[in-house]
Amino acid sequence: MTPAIEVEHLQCRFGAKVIFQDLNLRINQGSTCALLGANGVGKTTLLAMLVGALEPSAGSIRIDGYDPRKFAQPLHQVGFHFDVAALHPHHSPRRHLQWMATALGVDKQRVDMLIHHAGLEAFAHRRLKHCSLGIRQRAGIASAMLADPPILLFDEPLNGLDLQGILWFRGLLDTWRAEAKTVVLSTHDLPEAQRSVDQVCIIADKQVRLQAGMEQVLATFGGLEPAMIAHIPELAGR
Ligand SMILES: Nc1ncnc2c1ncn2[C@@H]1O[C@H](COP(=O)(O)OP(=O)(O)OP(=O)(O)O)[C@@H](O)[C@H]1O
Repeated sequence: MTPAIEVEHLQCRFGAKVIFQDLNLRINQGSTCALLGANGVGKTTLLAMLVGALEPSAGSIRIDGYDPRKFAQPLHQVGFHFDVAALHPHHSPRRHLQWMATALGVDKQRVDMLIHHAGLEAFAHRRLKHCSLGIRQRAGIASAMLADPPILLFDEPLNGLDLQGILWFRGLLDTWRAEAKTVVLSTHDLPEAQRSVDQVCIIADKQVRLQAGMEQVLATFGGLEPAMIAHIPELAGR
């Protein structure tokens, strides 16, 4: 089966600064995968490359076998929410979702459904700049779901979510897994990742240092924290 995401020999440089050197990653359809690694290791950069927003310096990225920069309807293929700063501060959650729905050719009823599903009714008409981080996260996560894409990418989606929001996102992951959608999320919340995803990818030293199923990681290392300590040179001996 064609992998949902295949990254081969990826290099990324910003000027003289090398972020990735020969990074390889393969995520099968239906997997939920946590991208883990130290601050500044390149998780956000990798996610941006997966949606074609950043150009690799070398190497290839394939999404369902295709170059993501060439998708005719990219948000129908890959939904993503990376940064609440990308949401227009003067739009309300509803206006933001309606605006995106129009651009994507998505039925307005789906906006209503997502507003309800994300628990945004009470905030639907409040400007995003006056909403809390957790509410903006919910709006961003909901916007990634608008076109019901088979692949979803998130950058630290749990940041700012309250317990209700965390339970909502956990439920989404269960639903997406049941629907065989592929999900990749970066996070520093190791306990939540350990309970919510089935694949782990640890990035360190410009490469993927470990990619494995959660069951295998738990059987080998006993938890995500010891797995991180074993694969991140800066953490050695802690
Ligand atoms: N446009 C850019 N120009 C130069 N350097 C950049 C650019 N974008 C990112 N970087 C650098 O690339 C590195 C990786 O950043 P990135 O945000 O991807 O890390 P991260 O793993 O997501 O970090 P965190 O866990 O702190 O969110 C950092 O050193 C960052 O400063």
